[in-house]
Amino acid sequence: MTTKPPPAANGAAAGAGGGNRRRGGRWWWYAAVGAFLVALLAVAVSSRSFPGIPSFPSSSRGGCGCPPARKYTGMVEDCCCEYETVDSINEEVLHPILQELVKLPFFRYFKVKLWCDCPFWPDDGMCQLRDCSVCECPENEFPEPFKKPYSGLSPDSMICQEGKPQAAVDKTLDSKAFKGWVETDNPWTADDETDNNEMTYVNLQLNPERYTGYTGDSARRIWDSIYKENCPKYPSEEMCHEKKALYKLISGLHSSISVHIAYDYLLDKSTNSWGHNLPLLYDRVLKYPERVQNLYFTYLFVLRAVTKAADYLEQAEYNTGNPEDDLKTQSLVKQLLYHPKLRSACPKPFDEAKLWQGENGPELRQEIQKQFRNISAIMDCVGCEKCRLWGKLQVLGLGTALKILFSVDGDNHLNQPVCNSFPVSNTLVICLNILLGGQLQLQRNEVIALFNLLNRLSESVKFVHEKGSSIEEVIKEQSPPNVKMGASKPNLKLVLFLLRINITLLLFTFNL
Ligand SMILES: Cc1cc2nc3c(=O)[nH]c(=O)nc-3n(C[C@H](O)[C@H](O)[C@H](O)COP(=O)(O)OP(=O)(O)OC[C@H]3O[C@@H](n4cnc5c(N)ncnc54)[C@H](O)[C@@H]3O)c2cc1C
Repeated sequence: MTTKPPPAANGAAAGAGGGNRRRGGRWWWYAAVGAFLVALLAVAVSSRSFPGIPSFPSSSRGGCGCPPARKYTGMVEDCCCEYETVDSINEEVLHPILQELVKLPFFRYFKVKLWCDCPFWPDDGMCQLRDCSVCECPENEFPEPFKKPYSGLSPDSMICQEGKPQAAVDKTLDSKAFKGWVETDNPWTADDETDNNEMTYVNLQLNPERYTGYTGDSARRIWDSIYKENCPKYPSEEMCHEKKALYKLISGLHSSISVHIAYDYLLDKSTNSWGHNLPLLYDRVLKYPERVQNLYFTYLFVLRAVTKAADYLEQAEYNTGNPEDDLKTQSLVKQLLYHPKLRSACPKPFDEAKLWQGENGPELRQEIQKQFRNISAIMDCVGCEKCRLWGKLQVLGLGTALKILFSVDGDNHLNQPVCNSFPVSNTLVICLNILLGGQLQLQRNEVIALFNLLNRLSESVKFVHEKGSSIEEVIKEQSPPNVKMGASKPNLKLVLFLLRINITLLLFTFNL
């Protein structure tokens, strides 16, 4: 007689035998699923790819998987200087000197025509803050020498001698680069700077570039018109260097304006408290590496113009009627121009000789010059006074840099066809340059704009460098209503969820 094992024992035996086999199978299954989830977890943790935040190339990651301390390395595109060098010369040399320089009377007062009708469309500007109006200087405030007519050559006394033997350049005539401030038009800009009647002086220190509340359709229309009609974003590598350079200059300036809005922002209207708006900095600039790159490009371009004009700027008269201030200005300008660190670390920040080399160089230059003049004219359409002031100043600064790099020195840019094709006033500038030995002639206001622009760019580079290298901190400081950072939460949730499943599986597998 065979006795059946009791069901319980049978069950137990079966449980012991078959169960062992089944648990063995499950063990492998759990292990496989566990390994898969661990791998997923590792990927999730290591990438932490928050949408919208540029991920760092693996080669530049720190060994611990932390974000690298620096995001931008190597040569600034189309320039001759590295990001690290730019940051160090900016912080050690340029930024401190420029900060002092722009506070001195010579660089503090800017002549500007603020009341111009927009030549392109009816003025529809709206500013949200009262703060966006500009305080003009009373007559007795700005320097006395600024009120007098220039001592330099008047353009009216110059007759274009082009095509005649006497137009030949004699560089031995006068080795002095600076011959007094002149009143000549800039071929790159639209404003007639010689029209003193409509000009007013503004104390830039009293009108800082910062958040004004100027936004919406009016602001958008200006930027759209600039980008779409006058300096389209280069669609591919096929675009020529020159057009690409124009786009980058404007984009770099746009980045700098956004950085200043973020740097000095009205955080709380009710208490009138101002401070940094890091989410805005991230959203408008840091999030787009190209915008940061263009900022560095514009900075180096303007720096190159300043150093190229070193002889002229060194000899220029920084006369405001206060000898102490004027000596200080002269000395700081020299320190900036000939600082050994700048000269050795970044001797030629940008190589302008590479441009206009093709056979259609002169035509291309005319086309780009016309586009830039248009951009300069669009500044009259900026519907907020303070933004218009800084827009005009910075575009004049860029126009001055373009004039220094491309309109003088005779290095293949002063050829006759170009001279002939300019409008009368611009022909005069070119001819003036030829008569003056191909030497540079600048207006006082152009030099003021040039240095103030360089200072603005230098401030932007510094702020971006400080905040860009601690991008994690920026992300943490972002407040949810302002920035679409919700994407980071699901990611963290996913990590926690996977972790919980893994732990449960392990506990279950080992019967703990
Ligand atoms: C000349 C000028 C000066 C201004 N000055 C001030 C000021 O001092 N204070 C102030 O509060 N506001 C100022 N504004 C307004 C300010 O620039 C913005 O237009 C406004 O804050 C609205 O910003 P936004 O987010 O709509 O984008 P915007 O900055 O208006 O940008 C419009 C579009 O341009 C593109 N874009 C943005 N940045 C770049 C870039 N760096 N390179 C390429 N493309 C880009 C993007 O597609 C973006 O959507 C100024 C505007 C102009 C035209």
